[in-house]
Amino acid sequence: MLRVEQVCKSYGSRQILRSINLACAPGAYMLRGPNGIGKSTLLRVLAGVTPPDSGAVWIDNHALHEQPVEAKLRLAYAPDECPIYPFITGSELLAFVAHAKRCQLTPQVRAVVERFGLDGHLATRCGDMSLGTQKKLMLAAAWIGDPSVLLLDEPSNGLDLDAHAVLVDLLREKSANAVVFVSSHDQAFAQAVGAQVVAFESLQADR
Ligand SMILES: Nc1ncnc2c1ncn2[C@@H]1O[C@H](COP(=O)(O)OP(=O)(O)OP(=O)(O)O)[C@@H](O)[C@H]1O
Repeated sequence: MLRVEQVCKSYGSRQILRSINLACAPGAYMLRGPNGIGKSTLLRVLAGVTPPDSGAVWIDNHALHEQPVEAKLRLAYAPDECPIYPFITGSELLAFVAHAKRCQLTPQVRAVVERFGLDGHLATRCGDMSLGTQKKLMLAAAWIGDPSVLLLDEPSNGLDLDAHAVLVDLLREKSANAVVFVSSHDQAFAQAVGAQVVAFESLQADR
């Protein structure tokens, strides 16, 4: 469902990703490693946001470099920061993502919105939302299009206790039939989700 072969990425003279290989069947995975080692870089490459220098990524057997649209329709990516247009409302953001994913907002997505307690915020401009509310909106948007691969960078950051518990339940449910690949420093969160820990260093060719 998620396959990575020989992925390399450098910034200037510094090689961050060294021949990364990875194959994930449906389930929850927590990418762990020290600050600055390259976890976010790897997630950006897996999401097709940052092109690798070499190597390839497959999402549901669609190679990101050969069939980027087909591959991206099957994945969802939520970065740690919230790159949301400040002038659109919560509803408009969800509609925008659904349009980009060529799908409708299903009852399942509306249930995720409701479980995060977002219904009362949908008419609010994103720029007027708190950071935690923006984060919940962005996470809820990751359910749009029923992706087979979810790439979430520090998803529990900034969430209150209720939202944290909702996220744990949602990820447990989603990981039954999708790859949930999460970067996090939060060991308790990974345990609650039932995630398999993946040490970043173990993926590097020269370990
Ligand atoms: N666009 C970029 N240009 C140059 N260097 C970058 C760029 N993006 C990231 N880096 C560098 O690559 C290294 C890995 O960064 P990355 O954000 O992937 O680490 P991380 O493991 O996610 O860290 P953290 O746990 O702190 O979030 C860092 O040294 C960072 O400064």
